[in-house]
Amino acid sequence: MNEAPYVLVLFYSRHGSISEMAKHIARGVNKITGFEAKIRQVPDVSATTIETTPALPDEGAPYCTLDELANCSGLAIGSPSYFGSMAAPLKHFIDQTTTLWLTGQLIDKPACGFTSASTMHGGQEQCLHSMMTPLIHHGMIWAGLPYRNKELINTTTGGTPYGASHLASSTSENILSEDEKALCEAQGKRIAEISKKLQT
Ligand SMILES: Cc1cc2nc3c(=O)[nH]c(=O)nc-3n(C[C@H](O)[C@H](O)[C@H](O)COP(=O)(O)O)c2cc1C
Repeated sequence: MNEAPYVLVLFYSRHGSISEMAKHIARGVNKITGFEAKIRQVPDVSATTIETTPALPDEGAPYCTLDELANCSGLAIGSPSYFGSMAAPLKHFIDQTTTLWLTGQLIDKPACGFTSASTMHGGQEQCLHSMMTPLIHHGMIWAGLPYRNKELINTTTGGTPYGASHLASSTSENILSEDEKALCEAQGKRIAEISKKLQT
């Protein structure tokens, strides 16, 4: 039986804010009839050596397989901003996708990004760009957030035209602002809508 078309919501999150954003993005994806969100995370990496991880994480979404990436109709990819770039575990996962690149399995599929950082100008936009770069090498089509989403103009927290973002703080306990939630949902909805249009 063929699986229903899905948008892969793929992320790394150490303290939970990206994981929280992923849920709102998935909510947006699931609003588009005939499409569903598949939420997956990537495992952490060891600082000193190659370490094997259990097949299932202790908590949260299952770990993503390369097949799940290859078979998606669209991709939403999320990482905390670490020094203005994506976090190493996500980059490590992407660096294992050479077979998909060689066989062109992601060509012409839409992709978008989401990120979180703990300071207002702490590298959110750079981090989104860092995720966009390898996906463009894969032939994917980057879909940001258009300014018809009024929250982009009014937000005093996160939100960029390059992709959804969250302004985290040490006391926020991963609580997204209403603008951030709306933009995550809009991002998920848009990537599913574009995936659907590209399938017909
Ligand atoms: C190694 C490391 C580097 C970070 N670099 C930045 C940074 O450059 N700018 C910033 O604003 N926050 C930075 N942060 C904070 C995280 O981006 C922020 O706490 C984010 O919300 C974490 O996401 P998570 O809760 O999904 O793990 C850094 C955190 C770590 C652990």
